Amino acid sequence: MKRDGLKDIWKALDRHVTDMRSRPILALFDDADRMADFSARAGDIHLDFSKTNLDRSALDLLLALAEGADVAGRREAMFAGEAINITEGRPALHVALRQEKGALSLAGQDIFPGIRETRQRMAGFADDVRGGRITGQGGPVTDIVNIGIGGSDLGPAMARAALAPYADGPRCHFVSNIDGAQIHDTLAGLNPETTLLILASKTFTTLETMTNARTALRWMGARVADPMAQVVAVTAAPERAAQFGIAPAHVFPFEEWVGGRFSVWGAIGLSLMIAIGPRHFMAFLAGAADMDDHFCTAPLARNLPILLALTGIWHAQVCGYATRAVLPYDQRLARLPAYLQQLEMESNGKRVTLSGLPVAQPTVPVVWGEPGTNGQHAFFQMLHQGTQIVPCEFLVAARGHEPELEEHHRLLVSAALAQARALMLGRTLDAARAEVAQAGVPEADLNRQARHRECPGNRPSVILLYPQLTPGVLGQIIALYEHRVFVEAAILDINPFDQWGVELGKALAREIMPVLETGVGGAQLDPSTQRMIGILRKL
Ligand SMILES: O=P(O)(O)OC[C@H]1O[C@](O)(CO)[C@@H](O)[C@@H]1O
Repeated sequence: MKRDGLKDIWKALDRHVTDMRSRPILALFDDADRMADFSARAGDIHLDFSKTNLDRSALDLLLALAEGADVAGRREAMFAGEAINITEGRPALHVALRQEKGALSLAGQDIFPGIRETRQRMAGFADDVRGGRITGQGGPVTDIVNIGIGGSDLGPAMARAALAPYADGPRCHFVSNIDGAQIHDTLAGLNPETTLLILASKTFTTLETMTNARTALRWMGARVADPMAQVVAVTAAPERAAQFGIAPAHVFPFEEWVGGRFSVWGAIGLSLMIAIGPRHFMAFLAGAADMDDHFCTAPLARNLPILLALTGIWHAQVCGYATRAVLPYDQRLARLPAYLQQLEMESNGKRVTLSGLPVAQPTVPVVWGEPGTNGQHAFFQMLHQGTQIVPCEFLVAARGHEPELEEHHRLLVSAALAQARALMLGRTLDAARAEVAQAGVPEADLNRQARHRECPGNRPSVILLYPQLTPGVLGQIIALYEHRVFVEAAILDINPFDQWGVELGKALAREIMPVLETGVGGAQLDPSTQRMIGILRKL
């Protein structure tokens, strides 16, 4: 089907949503097949999207959209190494980084020997650091400081936090912000003689990373004779790392066809591999490879990344919900929402199609979130009674890692299931009135008090269940979200692999910096910026 045909499907969806808005989600469970049709499983991940106002007809229309948008064809093109990142003229082959074996030629060269070689070098290095064969100038390495930002920080930082029960190597610290407060506070408690610096940057030009790197080297240089001996680089620009003075043996490269926000699977994951060890890191990769297999082989209607994407399209593009809340009821996934903000919003925060035309639908919603149950005592008031409807994604493990705290875990899981149920059921005015009456509120004030307690309900949520947060399960979850982003982009006909929008602010910062520093020039700046600089220089 030509993409033009999609217009009719979008129109049909717009017509259908009008009906669905008024139908209580709970009533949709009258369909005896609902649980079977609106839940699916891949590997260790169970997806339940039945607590949404999607019905069979809507799902069929969405599946037709995926078919019509040739999601399968685009998927094959990605895995085949075609230059699908059309504005940068590159493949997007992060999936190759987690394949155990394979063969794929780019420019006449098989890419897998290089991938395997880097992975083996990383494993050897990680084992040597963990085993004390590679040391600082003051003894075995006790601390790793990963200096990187965006995709060179969020992935390894999120995964290191998530896999804390497996982290028996040196402590890991992550410095990303240009605000000196972060590097100051991070280095304050460390011993430069037993600290290893990892300079993580695809381009090896990013201002924050290079500035923090110089500051860290000064800190280290004050206490050790040869600071460069305790510095490694992970980058797609090994020549720049060499110019920076890093020995080739300390440079772990990756290719340009790995997007920053898709890069945790390769050299950018070195800090994680040192923390959890090569065996667990390989399990992390294997989990993602399993999700890749599922994505490539499962039929559309049973394909988890596609079903999660279609639920996202229904909520954001059809129902018009402007945000999506990601709620991991798993404290160790506390950094997942921040990680997904880059993955989803830097990928699909676009306004033109592949051919450069204005998009026909709104693109990515605002993705945000906090771990459960913290969010319940912060913003759930808005989720239940606010005027905006926010589709929620709950992530829930069947087991924690602390058997002695089993009761905590049961309370956590009950809370997650209860919140998803409460969002769907709400509380009717009658129920609220009965409640306040029982509380002894005088008749005259019953209605008013009851209205404050009424919850409209009918608020959608999706639940992802998994046995326990292991390296393999984390790999599956992250790959699921990566493919979800890819499928949404295919349906919206946008390029999820570039990020041209980030450059303007960087360029303007380079223009402002000398004016802020010297007070000279800046006439070309707008009056507000000039004035702010003036005040700042006085303060
Ligand atoms: O890894 P690098 O090249 O330092 O880039 C860091 C981040 O900056 C960005 O380019 C955005 O500015 C992200 O896409 C990227 O992950």
